[in-house]
Amino acid sequence: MAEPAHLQISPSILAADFAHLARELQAIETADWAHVDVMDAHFVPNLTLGQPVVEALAKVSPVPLDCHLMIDDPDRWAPDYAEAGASSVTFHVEAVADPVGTARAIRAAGARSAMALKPGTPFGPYVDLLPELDMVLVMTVEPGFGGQSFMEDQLAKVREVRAAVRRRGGEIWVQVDGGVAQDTIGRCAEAGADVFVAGSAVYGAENVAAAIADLRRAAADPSEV
Ligand SMILES: O=C(CO)[C@H](O)[C@H](O)COP(=O)(O)O
Ligand SMILES: [Fe+2]
Repeated sequence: MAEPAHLQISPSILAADFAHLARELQAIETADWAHVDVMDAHFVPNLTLGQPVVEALAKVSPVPLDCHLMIDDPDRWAPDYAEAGASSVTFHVEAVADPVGTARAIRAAGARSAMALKPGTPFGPYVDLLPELDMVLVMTVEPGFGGQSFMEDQLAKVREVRAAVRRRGGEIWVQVDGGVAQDTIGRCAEAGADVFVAGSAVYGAENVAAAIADLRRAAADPSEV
């Protein structure tokens, strides 16, 4: 079984109450990150929020912001999200023109750089980008909406990314996003993921703090659930 160095929970505020985001961020103070889904109605058929909102959230969030950019032309916009206060900025490889330049610009702006892969995008062609990255996001649903079913077939890609990271050395996190919940998180951890995005499984729970603790437990010891 894969043994990632640390297991981190990044609740997605896509499933939070958008009318009370400051309060919703306080509710996840025991998490490691707050996952912020930025959608532009072009790269994905949904529209959420942009830099001004990220800047406002960064000022009140008790945990660092993990910005997942589902937008066209991340080359132009990604560094601005780091400057707005995001501690991690993820661009989609399907949308980026210059992944090396964009990853370097994110780092230069003070954030961790990450690359996301849609379910239909193979990892193989991008393995040489690893030295430019702090994290690889393997999408376990089609990006665009929360509340979708976990795509089991993406676990093979998680294993492939984890194996490549091991081979090359260096500390690069492997994130999964989409349908991650109590019944799926263990298999993600076993495959080698170490950062877990969960929207509905956290904000849909009656007790948000308990949901985060349960996810942490299930990720650390899949045999318990
Ligand atoms: O990037 C996303 C969708 O594109 C969201 O982060 C993701 O779907 C989280 O929601 P859930 O845990 O409810 O599936
Ligand atoms: Fe996301």
